[in-house]
Amino acid sequence: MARLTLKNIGKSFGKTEVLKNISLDVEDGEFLSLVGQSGCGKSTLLRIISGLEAPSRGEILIDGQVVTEQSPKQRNIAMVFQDYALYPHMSVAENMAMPLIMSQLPLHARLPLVRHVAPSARRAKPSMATQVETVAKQLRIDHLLTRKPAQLSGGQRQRVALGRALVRNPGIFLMDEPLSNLDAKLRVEVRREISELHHSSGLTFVYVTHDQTEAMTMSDRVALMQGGEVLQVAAPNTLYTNPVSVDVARFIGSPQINILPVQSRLDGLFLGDINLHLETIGKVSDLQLGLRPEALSFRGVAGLQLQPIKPGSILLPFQKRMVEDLGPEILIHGCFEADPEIEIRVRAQKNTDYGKTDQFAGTHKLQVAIDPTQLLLFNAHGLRIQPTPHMAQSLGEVVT
Ligand SMILES: Nc1ncnc2c1ncn2[C@@H]1O[C@H](COP(=O)(O)OP(=O)(O)OP(=O)(O)O)[C@@H](O)[C@H]1O
Repeated sequence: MARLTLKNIGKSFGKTEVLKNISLDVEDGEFLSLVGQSGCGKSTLLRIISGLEAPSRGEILIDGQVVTEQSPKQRNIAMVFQDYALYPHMSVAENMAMPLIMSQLPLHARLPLVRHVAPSARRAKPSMATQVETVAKQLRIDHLLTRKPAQLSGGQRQRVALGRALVRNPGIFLMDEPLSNLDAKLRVEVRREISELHHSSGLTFVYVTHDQTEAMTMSDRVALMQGGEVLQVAAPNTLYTNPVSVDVARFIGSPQINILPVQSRLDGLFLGDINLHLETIGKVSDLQLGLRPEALSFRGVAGLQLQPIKPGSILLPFQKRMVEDLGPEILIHGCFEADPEIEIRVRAQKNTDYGKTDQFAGTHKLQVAIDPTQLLLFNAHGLRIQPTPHMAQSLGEVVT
């Protein structure tokens, strides 16, 4: 186990700056995911942590010791890549033993032929075999030890790659998109296994993915990256409910958050000409309003599990355009009449009446209630600001 600290890490390839001043603390035994769109610098940061790439600026510390100049081996870090990188001519057992051979045997004794006869290799062999077997059992691949990688499924190959990394007993375990070559069902399975592995090993995990579901389901904390910077580091639920910016709010959450341009005026917050009855910043300014698809609910539509509408909710006329049936819930695409240009997604749970009639046939005009406690407000630069929900007394659009 180990604590990892990154201080002001920067990286440029030629004139292109791909990492800008990244500082992060990963606690001992924590599972931290680096998540972000393709090209944001996740893999480069992971390679810098591992020692495969040198930073242009900044320091890396493990347990308080500066390791920036150390080799990957000296850092006692293991890394698993998306392509597994297994040796095709070696058995599973030999693949898994390779890191032990490299770290425990002198150079001459590592050669394949010499390995079987050199005294140092013969002495080390039983203990290496035991270590490999222990890890193979932990990953439930002990029945595959004599097979070659070509005789394994994708999920089994991935487990061998995990096993090979674990067998060295590393302090920190780095993973770069380890599930991206697996099909959807297997991804869910291996995701659970990686979480179990994290809990049982107690190791510090740093995990790179562009898939927010992976990051949100496995991690203690998620660092969301964009353009070589970390936008926010927080627990998954905090990123979802308390994003620091529009960019974070847009990346986290599926279906995506609705973002609407609104205007703060002296007498409230306006969507088009509709007063949303929120006290804002007390001056005229263009803002952005974030509404998660589940922060909206329909009024009086048969077949939907209608949430009790909270006092203070704002009712807005909504024009339905398309309905997607997702099984237990539906996603309704449409727009507020106040702003037909912006597509709005509303997520609603079905009840047992759903499907008995076509609830939405001909129902193009609906009423949507917005829960004001679930609004997210951002300034013109996309940074979060805190509105004060405020119940209007007199106007009919607000539920009292
Ligand atoms: N060796 C290199 N030389 C020049 N540019 C590089 C090099 N390695 C990475 N880059 C650039 O750095 C940027 C970040 O790449 P990186 O692979 O870290 O992104 P990523 O977030 O991991 O993307 P992906 O999810 O697609 O793997 C990209 O624009 C990439 O083209």
